[in-house]
Amino acid sequence: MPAVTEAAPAKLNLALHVTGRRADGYHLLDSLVAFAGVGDVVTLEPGPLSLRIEGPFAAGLSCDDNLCLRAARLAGADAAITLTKNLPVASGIGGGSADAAAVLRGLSRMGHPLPARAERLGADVPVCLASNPARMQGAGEILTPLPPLPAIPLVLVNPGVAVPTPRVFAAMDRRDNPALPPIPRFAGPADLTAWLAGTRNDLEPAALTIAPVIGQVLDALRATGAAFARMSGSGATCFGFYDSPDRARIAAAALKQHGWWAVSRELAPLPAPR
Ligand SMILES: C[C@](O)(CO)[C@H](O)COP(=O)(O)OP(=O)(O)OC[C@H]1O[C@@H](n2ccc(N)nc2=O)[C@H](O)[C@@H]1O
Ligand SMILES: Nc1ncnc2c1ncn2[C@@H]1O[C@H](COP(=O)(O)OP(=O)(O)OP(=O)(O)O)[C@@H](O)[C@H]1O
Repeated sequence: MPAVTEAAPAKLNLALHVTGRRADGYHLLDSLVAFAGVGDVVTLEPGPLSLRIEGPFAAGLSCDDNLCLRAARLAGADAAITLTKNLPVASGIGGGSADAAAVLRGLSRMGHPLPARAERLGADVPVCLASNPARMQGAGEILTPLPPLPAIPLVLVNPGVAVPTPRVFAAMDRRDNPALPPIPRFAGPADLTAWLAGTRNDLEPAALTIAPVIGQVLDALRATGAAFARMSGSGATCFGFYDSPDRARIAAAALKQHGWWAVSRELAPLPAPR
């Protein structure tokens, strides 16, 4: 059987409202989730279970207890896995969840059924399995697929500070915030931006107390002409929308001058490459 390659695109919480807390401590979310045309890549080959990690962010990760191996174990399958780690680790764009979901998709192409309760690997794994725009509720397991979003030029920026998700949830002041307003069908970028202006990322204030540099990243995105800027997930990665791909490219180059990771891409790209 030939090797199977799966893209693991970065997840973006365009809006993320925290609406309550379950008895087990997990938070209730209401989030508009989208995916960007940048991500990790997972390759699976037949063989005993193993993991090799390469790519620009490989050094930040251990092969022990990696989500790729946990995903294969949950599926009860063996494979020689290679992970190309292009996304910063612990950065709010779902890297580990996207990798786990990519392993599960790859294994299913190799004949191993998707396991039940993939959310046990991480709250973001269910939404990353489809890697399509969705409204995400519950603790992450209730998904409503959405039509494609407008293809907006965007920049992702990460200042190189790992922000552990549990610390951000623990630092929140208010956990009973209002749900998202109804999600309309967005005719174009201006519609989506206007709708987002009436929403929030409820984790942003808490993440700012842990990593104040996030405030500098948001200011810098706006200073480079972003029409809209927000943090994704529990941070520290932030995204900005731009009027044209050229403006996004120029902004990404300027943001890299701070020593930050920055890429210009499009929201809602064509289906993830294989
Ligand atoms: C913040 C988000 O990225 C938004 O998409 C996700 O909710 C987090 O997804 P994730 O990193 O896959 O999360 P997990 O690995 O399942 O959980 C990490 C930690 O985040 C907290 N957590 C996560 C999800 C959730 N709905 N409520 C929580 O309180 C818990 O402390 C948990 O121990
Ligand atoms: N393949 C993986 N990629 C990234 N992190 C992994 C992986 N496997 C295990 N981890 C661990 O999971 C932790 C969370 O990493 P991840 O990059 O998924 O966070 P995140 O981007 O904040 O995700 P989210 O947006 O889902 O909260 C890291 O601290 C890391 O040690």
